[in-house]
Amino acid sequence: MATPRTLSATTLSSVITRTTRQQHVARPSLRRHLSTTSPAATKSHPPAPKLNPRTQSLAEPAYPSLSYFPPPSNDPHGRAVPAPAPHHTSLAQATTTFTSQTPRFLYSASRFLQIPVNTHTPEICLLGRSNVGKSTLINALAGADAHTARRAHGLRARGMGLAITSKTAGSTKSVNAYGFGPPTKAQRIAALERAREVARENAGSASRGARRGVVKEAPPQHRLIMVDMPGYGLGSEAEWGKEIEKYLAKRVMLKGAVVLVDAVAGLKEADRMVLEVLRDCEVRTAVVLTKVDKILRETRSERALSRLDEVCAQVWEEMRTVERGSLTWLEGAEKGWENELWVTSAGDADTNGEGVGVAGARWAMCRMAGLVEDHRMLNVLRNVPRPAPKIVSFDQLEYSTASAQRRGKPALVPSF
Ligand SMILES: Nc1nc2c(ncn2[C@@H]2O[C@H](COP(=O)(O)OP(=O)(O)OP(=O)(O)O)[C@@H](O)[C@H]2O)c(=O)[nH]1
Ligand SMILES: [Mg+2]
Repeated sequence: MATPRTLSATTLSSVITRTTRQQHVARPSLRRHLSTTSPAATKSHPPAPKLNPRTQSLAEPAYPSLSYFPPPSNDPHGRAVPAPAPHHTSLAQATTTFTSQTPRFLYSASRFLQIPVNTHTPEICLLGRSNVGKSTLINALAGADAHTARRAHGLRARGMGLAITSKTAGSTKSVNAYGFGPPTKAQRIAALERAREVARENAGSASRGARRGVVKEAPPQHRLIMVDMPGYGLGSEAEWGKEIEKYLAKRVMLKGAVVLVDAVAGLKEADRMVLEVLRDCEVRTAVVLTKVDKILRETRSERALSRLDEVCAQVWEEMRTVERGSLTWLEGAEKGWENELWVTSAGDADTNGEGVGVAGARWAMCRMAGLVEDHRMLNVLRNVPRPAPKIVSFDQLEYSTASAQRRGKPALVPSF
């Protein structure tokens, strides 16, 4: 069982209903990297898979991942660095997790105590201001066709495992969970062991009262649970904040939170306060920028071109400021924040598919949940040029001893 996390005086409920306006200073842009993923370019890709695309799930994802690392400290222009893409098999693994079977709508809870117990399936929650695109991203992660997802509402959407989206802020009014992929063998074994433990505890407890205290849990049905939260800001209610805060502090299987930031609007004060709550609850946090298509469409405007670079810089600056208030919520640490920023346009009406950057976002979430490994640094190290081996003449070689060979030494070694 995970130890309960502590909360600071900053409460999410105080964040709710607050809206601020911020002034931004133009910075150098990420034009070169983004130009490879403009809406025109994405239109040439095949359409994204519909729900349950069993045959497509192992194929290389249609869109590359799109993420950025902070600029090196010696870069005079302070430009964000495009991160190396994860290996395509790793991306495919993440895509399979989300799209191999139709996602299932699990529950909708307006109070923390209504949320079913989960001790086996990793959970990732999506947080962000209302209308930032949380529900839209959930649907895109599932590989749902953007138009179908936009049209689906109520029971129809629920039946398809889709989140309900709307132009009106505050459309998601409770904590909604969606199950993705089949459970792993390890999850099933852990659940069986837990069930046996519960049975033993029940057999050992003399009174019915004690037996009732033992929590029963359904066997795991999914590999990953994504939790769509109500948004904060416009159209939200203070009560939601309190319940979300309890969830962040107490949920045992919460492996990470994704804070969505509107790439056009930038990071607002409410987002900063949410980052502080995540810091105090020691929840691993990644930031995803949404609606990047709106920036890409305005490519003629210099101001628009510099916008993404500016938002990235603002987010990193904010994360570092928030980090200073803690000794444990550190950049890159297991319970800290990720300096890699994921850029998406999951709800782009112009791309008749999943939009830009969704494959990468899937991978980032699977990595936080511990379902895929990040081999990128290993690949970088493998590609580092090594010094050429020193050439020795044949006369300078001698046989190494048998015991040295057993320890892994080559049979022939230089005699000097
Ligand atoms: N252009 C564009 N529009 C988007 C994108 N993502 C979402 N939208 C639109 O933004 C609106 C709000 O999207 P939702 O997914 O409902 O936002 P939300 O964060 O779930 O909002 P709440 O439930 O109110 O908190 C919808 O009209 C979406 O179509 C995007 O990447 N690009
Ligand atoms: Mg929503």
